[in-house]
Amino acid sequence: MAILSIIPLISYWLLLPISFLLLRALYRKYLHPLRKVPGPFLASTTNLYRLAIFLRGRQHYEYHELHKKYGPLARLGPNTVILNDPAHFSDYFGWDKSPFWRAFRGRLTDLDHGQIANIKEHAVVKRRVMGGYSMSNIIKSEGKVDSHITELMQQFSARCGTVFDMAPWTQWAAFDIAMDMAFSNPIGFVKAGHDVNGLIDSLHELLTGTGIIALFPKFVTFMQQPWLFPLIAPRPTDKKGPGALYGLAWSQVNKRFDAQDEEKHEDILQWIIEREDREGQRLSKGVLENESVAPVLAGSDTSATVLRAIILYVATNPRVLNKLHEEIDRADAAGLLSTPPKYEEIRQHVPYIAPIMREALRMYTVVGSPMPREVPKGGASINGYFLPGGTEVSICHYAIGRNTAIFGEDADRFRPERWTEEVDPATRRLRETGDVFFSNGTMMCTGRNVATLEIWKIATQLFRQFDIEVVDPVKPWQEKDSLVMLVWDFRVSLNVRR
Ligand code: HEM
Repeated sequence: MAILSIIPLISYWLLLPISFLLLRALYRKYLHPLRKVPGPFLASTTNLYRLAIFLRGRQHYEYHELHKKYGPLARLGPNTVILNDPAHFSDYFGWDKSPFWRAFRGRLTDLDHGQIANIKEHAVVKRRVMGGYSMSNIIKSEGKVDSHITELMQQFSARCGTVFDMAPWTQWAAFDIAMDMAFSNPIGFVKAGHDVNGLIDSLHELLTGTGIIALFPKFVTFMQQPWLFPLIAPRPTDKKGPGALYGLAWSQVNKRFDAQDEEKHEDILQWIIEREDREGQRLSKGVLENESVAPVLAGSDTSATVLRAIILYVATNPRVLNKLHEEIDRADAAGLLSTPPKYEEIRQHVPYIAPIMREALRMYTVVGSPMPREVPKGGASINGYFLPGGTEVSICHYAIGRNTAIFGEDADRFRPERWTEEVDPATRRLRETGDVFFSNGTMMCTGRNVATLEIWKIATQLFRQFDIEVVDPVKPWQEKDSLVMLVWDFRVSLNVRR
């Protein structure tokens, strides 16, 4: 009776949407083509489930738990599943990016290669820029990386014997290197010793906001209406956020594109400008503007995160640390390492750093976002379930890295030798398939050479020059998984080794 007396109080405009949402939730749970895919009840009925996971800032741990509970294919949203089965990774890497990624566009036209969702169109633009990122080019700017490393080591030397937060220093170094490698206009965060103009913080804030709206592609489509988007899009005159970054990068594009600039630059922007594709076409100025900031947006937080992971795992693992020190000291005694060491010297004389980096990438997630792709028209059969065309399929790097079916029972152990030891061909193949941490296929990370060069060099010089004590190895830092991993309060103490 009480309920009946309340109903008239609820006006129709409220009752109708509530009934709609309820019926839609029931449809999604019991009639939707994905209804048989196991997963939490809420996940199948609403995208708010994923939003709640995102907001808690521990998404990779939660996705890992989800796989433990529901298996290698679990339902993550009404139209979204998450996959952790290496048998289907090659399908996944061949699909278009899902509409989730539209939210990350700073402009609606002249998209850079990373923003193009369609895998065929993506490949066309990527072919034109890829040469700019070749190791033979990247190595030409090694001198720039060296000067940033020298600056970083000087800052560390000045802090020896004190306890300080290592997290921002890795961040600042990664941003300085990325901006210098990208368009030769670094801000000098390491030299300043702080986040100049709050640029990095403002980028992170925007990233968190974008991570939220990306979960609602229809809302993004509305926001990106041609009449609305210019009002909210970043501008190169902005003092903070991506707009400020655009300002720094686009001034370089303008100078070089119009050939006002006689200076010979060694950076990704220049190599892309000079590169002609097979048809002899060059990229338009608009595309170049977007391409110019891509290495900074995609290559700074990522590199900083893997660097921190290497520092943590090596510094707290005496066996690995001793082995790395032995290689470095042997090469040093023979006078084979410059200061900072050259990439080629490390490759030849400190080969242990390569599996250390791979293992750190496996153990600690660099990309927290579940990287959604879209099942093509016609659908796909995955793990005995039929996923209709348009289904969003994600993968979680952390869950894959810790998957014992791929990496063995000791998947939770930091053991770089897993990448180099003799194993039977099937095990080797499985581990290589599971090595998704730079992604795979056409959309694989464009900047992996840059990342490898800078991370090998910084890590080798750091462990060569300093003994590193992690103040709290049990809870080494505070972290928030916000598409990229945000880390702070990574307290360490350094002492000079040599
Ligand atoms: C250890 C550090 C890094 C890791 C783990 C990493 C990982 C990744 C991953 C997983 C993707 C997504 C590919 C996909 O959508 O499937 C990606 C894309 C990309 N990364 Fe990296 N990345 C790193 C550093 C860098 C650096 C230093 C740069 C540039 C200098 C860079 C530039 C890019 C670009 C441009 C893309 C878009 C690729 C495409 O869509 O074709 N990344 N990266």
